[in-house]
Amino acid sequence: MKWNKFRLKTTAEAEDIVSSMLMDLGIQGVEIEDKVPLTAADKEQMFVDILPETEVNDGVAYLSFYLDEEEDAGQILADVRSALEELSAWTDVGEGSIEESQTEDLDWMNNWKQYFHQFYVDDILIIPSWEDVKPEDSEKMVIHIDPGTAFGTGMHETTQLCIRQIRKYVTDQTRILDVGCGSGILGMLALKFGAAYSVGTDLDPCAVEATHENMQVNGIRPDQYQVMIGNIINDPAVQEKVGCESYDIVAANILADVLVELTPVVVSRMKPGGIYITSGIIDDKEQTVVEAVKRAGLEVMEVTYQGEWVCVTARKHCES
Ligand SMILES: C[S@@+](CC[C@H](N)C(=O)[O-])C[C@H]1O[C@@H](n2cnc3c(N)ncnc32)[C@H](O)[C@@H]1O
Repeated sequence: MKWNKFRLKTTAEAEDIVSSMLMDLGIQGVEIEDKVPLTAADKEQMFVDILPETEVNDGVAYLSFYLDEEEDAGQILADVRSALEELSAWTDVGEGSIEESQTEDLDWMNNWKQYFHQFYVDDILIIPSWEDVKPEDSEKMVIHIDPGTAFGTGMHETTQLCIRQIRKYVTDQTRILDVGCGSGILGMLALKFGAAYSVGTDLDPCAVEATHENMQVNGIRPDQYQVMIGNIINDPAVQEKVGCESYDIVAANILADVLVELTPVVVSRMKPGGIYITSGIIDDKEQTVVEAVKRAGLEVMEVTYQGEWVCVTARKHCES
C-alpha cells in the first residue's frame, strides 16, 4: 500500500498542541522533528549520558503524519487547516505550511522487526516472538522479549553487565529490588536464575505493562514479583511499599548522576550483607559512582567492564 506523507511546519512551542489537534482529528501517530535540546528528565528516561552535538534550536518544528490512499486526504487537510487557523488566534503556530509527498510501500507494523534478531548473553538466548528457537538452542535458557516502549531488551552492555553479576550472587532465598526495571528484564532473569521474589520500580508508566507482559510470556507467576511506578529517591509512598532491609540484591541500571542520589537511599533497603549491582555508568563516570557507593557505607567488591560501560558491585556490611 502507498502512503501519502504530510509534513506540517509549525513552531517548537506549539508542537504539542498541534500534535494533539492532529490526533483529535483522527490522525494516528505524528512524527516530530525539532532542535529543542533534551531536558535532564528526557535524558534519564532515554538513557543517554553523552549527546551528539546538536544544531541550535531555531524554534521550528515539523510534524509529519501519514494517510493511506483510501483516506479522504482533501477533507482531512481542510480540517487540519481550519483547526490551525483557530489555534493561531491564541498561539503562534508558525508558517502552518503542509508539504505533501508519497512514500514507498510501508509495512508499519513489521518493518522495524528486521532490525531486532535473536542474540545471546553468554549462554542465554534472547529471542523476539517472530523468530524460532533453533534446534541446537533447545537446551539453553530462552528468554522471550520483544522491543517495546520500556527500555531493556538485554542488548545494551549495561544490562548484560548487570545480568552477569546478578547470576553470580543470586540464591534460591534471594529477594531482589530492581530500581529502574524498564522491561523487567533484570528481575525476570533473577527469578529465572532461581531467586525467590522480585520488586521492580520505575518512573516510566510503560514499565508496568512491559514488565507484566515479559514476566507472563516467560512463565513467571504473578505471586513471584511486583512492579510499581514512582521515584524511590524522594517518594515516601514508594519507599514504604518497597520496605526496609528487605533485599539480598539491589540492582540499578540507571545513569551515573541518578545513581549518586539513589545509592544512599537504597542502602537502607538492603539486608545486612546484601549486594548492590549498579551499571548505566559510562567510563568517565566510574569514579563518581565508586565514590558515591563508598560514601554510602558500602564496600566495593568488583568493577566490571563491557565496551565503554562500567558496572560496580558492592556489599553492605553484615552488621546493620
Ligand atoms: C537503562 S534503563 C534500565 C532498564 C532495565 N533495568 C535494563 O537493565 O535493561 C533505566 C531505567 O531507569 C528508569 N529510571 C530513571 N530514573 C529512575 C528513578 N529515579 N527511579 C526509578 N527508575 C528510574 C528509566 O525510566 C528507565 O526505564
